[in-house]
Amino acid sequence: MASSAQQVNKNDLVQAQSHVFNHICAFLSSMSLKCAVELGIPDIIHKHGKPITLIELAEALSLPPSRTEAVYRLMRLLVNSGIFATEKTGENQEGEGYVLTLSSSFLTTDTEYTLAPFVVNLLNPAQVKPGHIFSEWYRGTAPTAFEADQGMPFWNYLAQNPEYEKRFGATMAKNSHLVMTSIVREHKEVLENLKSLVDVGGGTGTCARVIADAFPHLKCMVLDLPTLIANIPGTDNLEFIGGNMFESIPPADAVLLKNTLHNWGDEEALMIMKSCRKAITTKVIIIDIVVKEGKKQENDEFSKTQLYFDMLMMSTHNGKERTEKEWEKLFIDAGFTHYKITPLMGFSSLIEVFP
Ligand SMILES: C[S@@+](CC[C@H](N)C(=O)[O-])C[C@H]1O[C@@H](n2cnc3c(N)ncnc32)[C@H](O)[C@@H]1O
Repeated sequence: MASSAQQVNKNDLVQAQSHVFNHICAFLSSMSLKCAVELGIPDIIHKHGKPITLIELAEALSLPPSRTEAVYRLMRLLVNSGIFATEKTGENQEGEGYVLTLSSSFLTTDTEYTLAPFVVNLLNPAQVKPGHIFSEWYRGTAPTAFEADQGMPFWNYLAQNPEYEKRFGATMAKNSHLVMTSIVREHKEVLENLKSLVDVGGGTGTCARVIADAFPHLKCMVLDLPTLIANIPGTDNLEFIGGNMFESIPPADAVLLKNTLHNWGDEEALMIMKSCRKAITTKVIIIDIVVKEGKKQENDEFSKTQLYFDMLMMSTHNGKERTEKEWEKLFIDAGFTHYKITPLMGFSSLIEVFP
């Protein structure tokens, strides 16, 4: 490690300076992404069906002509960061147009797994503002930066803002579809032989619906807050139950907890797992992150996502992403005897926990 700036190669020094500048400006990356999604740019490029030139894009956006240069600069940044790409276009390939990349295929609004609602929801002021008081929160005693800023816990805020609650539910639903469909295809043995399953904190039922469709003999239930699931119709093998998981969990062969425990600190997570232990006969199925142990983390996309989500859980919910050791302690303390972790594609894992 360098003892002073003078001893370091000048090239490394300016690289390091740029590294810091890029961290400082990372909010512009988030906000430019949000801007592109709100303007509908991914949908416009997708519908165009071939590389779209700047002029065509500006026309499709119906913005004042004076904004065309600003669109160019927005797209330049987002091409640089790999969200969009450019390709040659025109009869003689004389022009250049924008195309979607695999990343921006997650930003069109017409797929079951779109992240467009996630972009807009997570980057709304109520979620971003607490970031301004992180350091104040570290010095104080408020449970979360969100609560310090908004004066109430996140779930109360949702209950008081029905429009936002609806958008949050829709955001989670879209985000869950991809992982759940891949689980029923590639890990169906996890769900076979079960006769009943309750998805605790199951949101608007995306996961349970995918399971209920794939396993018609399986009786599925979704337990979530009454306001979130009010008026969602069930089916022959899917029932919505409005309730509070801290008060009671309906009995079933298995409980599914997808991205639910990470919303809670160890004390609450233990209460939930103890109630699950009483409710189930076979197992608890958890879909959540298992963070790598140790202080040094790999600098890959998946590790980064895990660590960003951990900060999000800490600042919004007083929750956490857990290492295997932390999961194990939670299971043993709640009275379970063993568990099996199956890493899923991406940054999540599937954990089966047995009594
Ligand atoms: C992060 S979301 C996960 C939703 C869903 N499992 C998924 O992965 O798409 C957490 C869910 O827990 C629900 N929740 C929060 N507190 C709850 C409580 N006390 N009882 C039941 N559900 C609760 C929220 O309404 C929300 O739908």
